[in-house]
Parts: sequence; C-alpha cells; structure tokens
Amino acid sequence: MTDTREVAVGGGTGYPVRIGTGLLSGLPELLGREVAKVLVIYPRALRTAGDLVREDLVAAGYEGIAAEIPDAEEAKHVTVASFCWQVLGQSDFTRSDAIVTVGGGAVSDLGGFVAATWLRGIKVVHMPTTLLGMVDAAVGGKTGINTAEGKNLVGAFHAPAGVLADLGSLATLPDNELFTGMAEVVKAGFIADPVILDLLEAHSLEEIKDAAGPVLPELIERAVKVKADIVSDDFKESGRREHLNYGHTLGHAIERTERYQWRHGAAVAVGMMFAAELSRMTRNLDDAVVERHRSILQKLGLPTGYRGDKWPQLLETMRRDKKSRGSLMRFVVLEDTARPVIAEGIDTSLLYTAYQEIGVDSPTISLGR
Ligand SMILES: NC(=O)c1ccc[n+]([C@@H]2O[C@H](COP(=O)([O-])OP(=O)(O)OC[C@H]3O[C@@H](n4cnc5c(N)ncnc54)[C@H](O)[C@@H]3O)[C@@H](O)[C@H]2O)c1
Ligand SMILES: O=C(O)C(=O)C[C@@H](O)[C@H](O)[C@H](O)COP(=O)(O)O
Ligand SMILES: [Zn+2]
Repeated sequence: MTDTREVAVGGGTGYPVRIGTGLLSGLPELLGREVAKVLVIYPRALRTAGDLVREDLVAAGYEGIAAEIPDAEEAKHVTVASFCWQVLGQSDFTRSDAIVTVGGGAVSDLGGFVAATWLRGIKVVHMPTTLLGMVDAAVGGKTGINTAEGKNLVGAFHAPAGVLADLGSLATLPDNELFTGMAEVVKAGFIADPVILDLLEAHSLEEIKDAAGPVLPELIERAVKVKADIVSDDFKESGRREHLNYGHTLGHAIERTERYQWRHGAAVAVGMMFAAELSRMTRNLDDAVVERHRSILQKLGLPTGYRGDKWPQLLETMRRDKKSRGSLMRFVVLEDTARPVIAEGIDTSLLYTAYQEIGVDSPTISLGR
C-alpha cells in the first residue's frame, strides 16, 4: 500500500483526484448515495478490471451494468457512443444515475462524452488505468470522439465527480504504454513545472517506471497539479488552458495521418519537438531548451521526428485544429521553460522550416498552401 496523494481540482463544484493503491473502496463516496444505477464502461482488454469494479458496486448496493467497448482509439467513434446511449436508454438511466469509466484516455474521453450527452449530463467518475489517463485524460473534463476529418472534433466539457488513479493498475501496463503516457508528463514539465524535467533527467528508466518507488507517484502528482491548476482557472479553454495543447497541433495531425495506429503520447512527443523548433524560430527559445526536449524524449524512448513527405497532409489537418480561428492557425510555443504563449499567424514557409528540423527521409515536396 502506498500513501494516497490527493489533488483538488477547483472550478464549479470541484472534485478530488486520488493517486494511490486500493482506491476502489472510495468509489461509493464519489458517486454518492443518490445514485442507483451505474454503467461501468471498459474496453475488452480490461474485462477483468471492469468486472471487478461492477461487482464491487453491486456489493455496495448499486445496480451495476457493464458496457464493453472496442479497444484504444476505436472506442472514440460515434457508433460506440451510440451503443452506450442505447444501453443507458434500455436500462432506464435517469439524471440521478452515473457512469464509471475503467481504462485509458480513450475510455475516459468516450465515457465522459456519453455522460456529458446522456440526458444533457449525468455524473461520471473516471478510474484511469494508463499513466496517460492518470496524469491528463481523466482530469479536467475534456471529453470527445474523433470524426473522419480529425481528432476530438466532437465533444463537450464535462467535469467528473472524481478521479481514482490506482497505481496498482499500472502493474499490467506494457512499458511502451507507460512511456507514451510520459509524453504528457514531459509536456507538464515544459509548460509549467521544471522539477518534472529534473526528475526525469536524474533518475534511471527503472526508477521512473516503478509505481512502488518514490519517483513515479511524484511525477504523477506533479503533472496532475499542473493540469488541475490550469483547468480550475479556465475550464472551457478561453485562455491559458490552451497551453495544455503544447505539441498537440502537429501531434493530432500525425495521429490522423497514421489512422490512429500511433499512440497519442508518441505523436505528442514529435509535436513537442516541432513546437520547440518553432519556439526557437519565433520566440528565440534557447538552443539548450530545444535540445533538452530531444534528450528527455529520447531517453524515454519517444519519437522526435516524423516523415518529411507528409508535410502537405499534416498542414491541411492542422488547419482544422480547435485553436484555429478562421484561416488563422495558432500554436502553443515557449518563450522559455514554463513560459508558454500563443503564436498566431506564423507564415507557412516558417512552419515548414521548423518541420524540416524534425522531418526524416524527406523527399522534395511542395510547401503546400
Ligand atoms: N481529455 C483529455 O484531456 C485528454 C488528455 C490526453 C489524452 N487524451 C486522449 O487519451 C487517449 C490516449 O489515452 P491512452 O494513451 O491512455 O490510450 P488508450 O486509452 O488507447 O489505452 C492504450 C492501451 O492500453 C491498454 N490498457 C489500458 N490500461 C491498461 C492496463 N492497466 N494494463 C494493460 N493494458 C492497459 C488499452 O486496452 C489500450 O490498448 C487519446 O485518445 C487522447 O486523445 C485525452
Ligand atoms: O486538457 C486539455 O485542455 C488538453 O489540451 C490536454 C491534451 O493533452 C489532450 O490531448 C486534449 O484532449 C487535447 O484537446 P483538443 O482540444 O486539442 O482536442
Ligand atoms: Zn494530450
């Protein structure tokens, strides 16, 4: 048993993010006694964990219903949301009932979206089982699904009633999933908390990935605090919440180009390298900070480059990013570590120059529009 750490997320009614082990027993407290029925949403791959949660809820006096959904990014599709709405309808879920998600970021995004839309909003509690879910996706209330045109293009802001990040679930998480999740931890370090970067540099990979050791829980808590601080202040992304999108403009475009076969964290890692190069060109970001991105991401085994020949397609997809305003593209860049700002109206040729710094095996291509 590790000590439970708790981060409070403010704004609205506020909610706790608990990080520790043996947290399942705290679920009824987050759901409250008004709730009668609970839909537990989990992917096929996590059937045992999802079943355990449902059985525990039944033992605690709730009516527990299961919705098994496709794995990973395939879950974030309107047909899967529609399947969940059907289950809720057929089980007569009312506004005093609730949803619990058990899984990675794809599950909390889909399940959160279903909770946001069912009867225009019912309670949801997230139980993230990936590092990425714990440090980012389950916190902050951004929910959504993908469409053919791009990533997360349909969604809603819907805060959970609580988040239970049980470190025990990381025991079965493959290393590549843990380290892709680490990309969002690195992001939190560069946009707000440099101690995260110091910890990642000072410790070995074995120490960094050990859920029972002191380093990983501290990294998780610090990343959650960065996110909690920002979303408590700007829930609906009218200002500084955009900083959490560091590396995501290109990252999301890579995910779409790869038909979602790349993990989000891997794409965001490349996106951060691009944003760092862009920061060097537009905000004089120090070479050392750009190189610090490369060395930390490479230490974690994350990619720092992408196919040079894909630039025209990536540029087209990036134009649809939610930060765009009309034809004006907007990027999160750094003036320095922990000093993120929005850069808009960057000339396309400059974007391409920054991309050339990370583009690999690039044949001669047109610069696009
Ligand atoms: N809403 C937000 O604020 C936010 C923030 C960051 C990312 N996201 C979204 O999160 C998604 C990525 O999340 P992810 O990286 O967690 O991926 P994921 O949810 O697709 O899960 C990755 C894989 O890990 C498996 N898995 C999950 N938990 C496991 C466990 N404990 N043991 C073994 N296998 C396990 C899953 O079955 C899946 O195959 C993306 O869709 C991204 O857009 C959302
Ligand atoms: O919470 C946020 O705000 C973020 O931007 C966190 C990101 O890590 C996350 O991937 C988010 O889903 C991206 O949001 P989007 O608005 O670009 O779809
Ligand atoms: Zn992300």
